[in-house]
Amino acid sequence: MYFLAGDIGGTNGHVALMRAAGDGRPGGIETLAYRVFPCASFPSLAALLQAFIASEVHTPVSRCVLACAGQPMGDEVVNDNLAWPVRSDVLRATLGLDEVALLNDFEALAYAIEGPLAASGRHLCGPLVRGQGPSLVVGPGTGLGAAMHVPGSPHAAVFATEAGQMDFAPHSLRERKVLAWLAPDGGYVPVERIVSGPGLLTVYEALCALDGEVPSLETPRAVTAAAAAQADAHAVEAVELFCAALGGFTGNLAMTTMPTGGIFLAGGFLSSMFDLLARSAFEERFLHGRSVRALLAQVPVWVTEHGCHGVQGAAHWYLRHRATSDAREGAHA
Ligand SMILES: Nc1ncnc2c1ncn2[C@@H]1O[C@H](COP(=O)(O)OP(=O)(O)OP(=O)(O)O)[C@@H](O)[C@H]1O
Repeated sequence: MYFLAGDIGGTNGHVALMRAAGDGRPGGIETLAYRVFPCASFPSLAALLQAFIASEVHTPVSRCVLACAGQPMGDEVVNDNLAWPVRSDVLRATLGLDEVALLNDFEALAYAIEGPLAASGRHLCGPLVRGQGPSLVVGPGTGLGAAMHVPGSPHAAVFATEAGQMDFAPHSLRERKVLAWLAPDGGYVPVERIVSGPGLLTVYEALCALDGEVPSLETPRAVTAAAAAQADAHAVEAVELFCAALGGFTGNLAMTTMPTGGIFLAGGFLSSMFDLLARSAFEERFLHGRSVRALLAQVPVWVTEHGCHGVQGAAHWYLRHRATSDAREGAHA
């Protein structure tokens, strides 16, 4: 069976043509074509998918699975970061497909833990070997995603989250000042306002404003580049604060899930700033302190390329989901 698999974020749309062979285990899914598109270049998700179909698909395809930033609710994906509204019923009608299945993008990445994702990362901290417990995928991109993978029989269980929408918990006095700059009258500041690509730029702008300077850098990429080159003191501090906040957030998730199976840091740009992350306060903030430190020190953390793991995880989820629905229908027949 041929089908389309997409990993659709706020900035990039990864799309693949897949073929299912055998029973749909990760090893039984073949990626026949794969491309990444900038979402902002297309007026709709249907137009983006049509561009892929026109250039890469030369065989009839009637099924599609889309891992999208946000949470599917009925036919719709609920998310503030996507470039356009995403509705499976509209996509089905516009593209003439029989089925468009939706899941969360980090849920898909968590399914990819059973594929090459788990073996492909660079070790950041903690033990070198994975334990038997749950695993997490966590990743800043346009937003901040996270999902949990719990091993089990006959299948692991995967849990999507909206952890990036949790309240930002400042640690240092400087972080408290950034928080106050973001919300001068108090109120809700989700952690993804700080721990994401746009968040990194926001932190840089906040630090400049707190020191009475006019920001000169205009994109998150320019901030990490200036920090790597030690060319701008506020960029260096912004990256340091970003990495520390990512460490604190990831440690908070680890305290609630005890992921001795490991944490895989993903997202579109983290692997490109690995050296900055490795030199930062990430690990110190991840470990927190007091008695929990000894527990969190048992958790291995890797940084992985986001790449095509999202579409592969989405394909894996889709085939398992279809097998389960087919078995249920068979039992009721
Ligand atoms: N080298 C870099 N340093 C810092 N930020 C970067 C870098 N490259 C890209 N970004 C920022 O990362 C964000 C895009 O992240 P990503 O590539 O993960 O996109 P996405 O998959 O669409 O995101 P999401 O899944 O969170 O919606 C943009 O805000 C972009 O400006």
